[in-house]
Amino acid sequence: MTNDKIEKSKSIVILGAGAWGATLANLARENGHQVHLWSRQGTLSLETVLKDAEIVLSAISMKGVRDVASLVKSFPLSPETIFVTATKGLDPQTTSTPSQIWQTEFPDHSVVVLSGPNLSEEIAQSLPAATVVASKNTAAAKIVQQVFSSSRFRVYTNPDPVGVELGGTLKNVMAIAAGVCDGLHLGTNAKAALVTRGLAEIIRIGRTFGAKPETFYGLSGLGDLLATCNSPLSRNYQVGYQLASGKTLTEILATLPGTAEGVNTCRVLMQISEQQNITIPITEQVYRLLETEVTPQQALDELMLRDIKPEYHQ
Ligand SMILES: NC(=O)C1=CN([C@@H]2O[C@H](COP(=O)(O)OP(=O)(O)OC[C@H]3O[C@@H](n4cnc5c(N)ncnc54)[C@H](OP(=O)(O)O)[C@@H]3O)[C@@H](O)[C@H]2O)C=CC1
Ligand SMILES: O=C(CO)COP(=O)(O)O
Repeated sequence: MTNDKIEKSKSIVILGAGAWGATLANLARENGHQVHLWSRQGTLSLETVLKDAEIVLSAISMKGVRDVASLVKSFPLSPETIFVTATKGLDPQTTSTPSQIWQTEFPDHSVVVLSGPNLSEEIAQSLPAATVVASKNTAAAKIVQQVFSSSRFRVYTNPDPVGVELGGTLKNVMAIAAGVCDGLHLGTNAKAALVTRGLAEIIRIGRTFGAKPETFYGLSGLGDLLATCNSPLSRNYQVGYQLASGKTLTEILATLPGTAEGVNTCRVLMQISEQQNITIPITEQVYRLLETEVTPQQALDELMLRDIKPEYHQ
């Protein structure tokens, strides 16, 4: 491997022992780091593990991020501790991204976003994957890059944390739409059109957060969009696929293995589009479908029969 080997084992606390937190914990342990995997249901004392933490990585579902961030704030931490966030969601109260929440709680610490086409089940099976670590602090991003890089997990740095984070968050809504598309057996042309127009919609939203458009063409944007929209392993895709079969959202969520952040993200995006007057037709139809305002077929018809226009007209 050409990467500089890490000189010293790092002390890492991973918050959230779900599918993603557990998988990231294994990647760091395989690289020789000391990892404490914390969850609210476990027996580890958060106060004790935080004392020596050089890196605190959050893989908490969006609904728990605000509470866990304020819990962490109540304990002493080294000023050098780097925060890493791997959550793909938006806060319903403030529309903030997880990295914005961590940075607000810990203004003097470096915050790094980790996001990419990373279906945890594949990584847990040791299949190769790549990801992105993004931060305003390049040195912090490089430390996190070294911690996780291996022959089966290739980690790139990026200077646009909000863009990287939004790529992973916004594609979840498109993955629900892609699941509907496949569940209705609409074919490869329809899927390609959906994903491509979905990317245009993601970029439009990303601009309002100040993200760089080019970030969305990278691994954390297009890469994650392709992975999630094409994999039955994706929980968001599964939500869409099952909606197409006529199940209700409540029925689907009752048996879904883990979190499908796209459901909540879609609702937050509707607030943002109303506040900022952004056109997000695919997200709007996913929202109406989740709210049972339209059937999958009606959602498709609405999208196909929108006013005709030039491809690049905003
Ligand atoms: N799985 C994947 O392939 C990937 C997931 N992600 C993202 O990572 C995040 C977590 O996903 P994943 O691990 O799959 O989800 P899981 O549902 O498997 O795990 C969620 C974790 O969040 C914790 N949690 C939820 N709510 C709270 C709360 N209020 N307070 C404290 N802890 C809470 C859960 O704790 P408890 O068990 O106690 O409920 C659990 O540890 C999501 O944002 C997801 O989009 C990103 C990349 C890949
Ligand atoms: O973010 C993911 C892959 O990059 C995981 O997708 P799901 O949350 O839809 O399973």
